[in-house]
Amino acid sequence: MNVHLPSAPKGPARIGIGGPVGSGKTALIERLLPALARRGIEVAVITNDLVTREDAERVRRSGLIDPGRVRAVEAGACPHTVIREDPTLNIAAAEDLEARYPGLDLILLESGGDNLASTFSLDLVDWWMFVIDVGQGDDIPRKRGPGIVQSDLLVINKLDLAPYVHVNADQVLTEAAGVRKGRALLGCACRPHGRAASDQADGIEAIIDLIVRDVLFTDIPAEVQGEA
Ligand SMILES: Nc1nc2c(ncn2[C@@H]2O[C@H](COP(=O)(O)OP(=O)(O)OP(=O)(O)O)[C@@H](O)[C@H]2O)c(=O)[nH]1
Repeated sequence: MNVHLPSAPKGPARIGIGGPVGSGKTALIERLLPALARRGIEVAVITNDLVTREDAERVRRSGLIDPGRVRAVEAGACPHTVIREDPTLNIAAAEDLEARYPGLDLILLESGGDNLASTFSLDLVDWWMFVIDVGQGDDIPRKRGPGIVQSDLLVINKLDLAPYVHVNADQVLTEAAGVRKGRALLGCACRPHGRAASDQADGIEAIIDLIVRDVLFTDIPAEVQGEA
């Protein structure tokens, strides 16, 4: 399906997914793919690694997406370089996917793991999320940084681990909300494959609801879409 408003630019929306090493960016993509497919949303994925193609190979092997719809970009430098300073390689990968798969609704661009200051160029993405997790400590939101403060959505992942790392998840979410000043914030648990509770209970559906509302605009009433 092509789900954009009539006035929106043609082509799929591009969503950036950034965050520290190991926060669960690839795990989130692995949870989003089947849930997006169930809603009829056509997706492709671009992964960024430092000097390997490991994340792309993992997503290709997952069986969750046609492997042809997954592209790897090797940053060869600090990950933010190729999503912010010079996103040429990622733009080329996105354009290649768009040409090859004309029915795409979304391209998910996963950054390599980076620090709290990483952000995406808006020449590359339309909207971006930043993924942190409770295992990194309950003070991460308080440390702020552009990724935490400026992203369109802050995701706090691994909520299932909170009791085991002695983190009060409610307190982390409350403090993050204070730092975000009204910007979107969601908690989730992208548990390793096979151990998921449900997309609803794990917070995956809430992330997709937000994407549908803020990126794909498909929950806008038909009469409003007609005016756009
Ligand atoms: N318990 C639990 N484990 C998780 C969750 N999300 C991810 N993991 C695990 O955390 C580890 C890192 O997850 P990845 O998805 O590889 O993280 P990443 O952010 O893509 O990592 P880099 O690409 O290396 O930056 C893996 O062992 C995952 O199985 C979660 O919500 N709960």
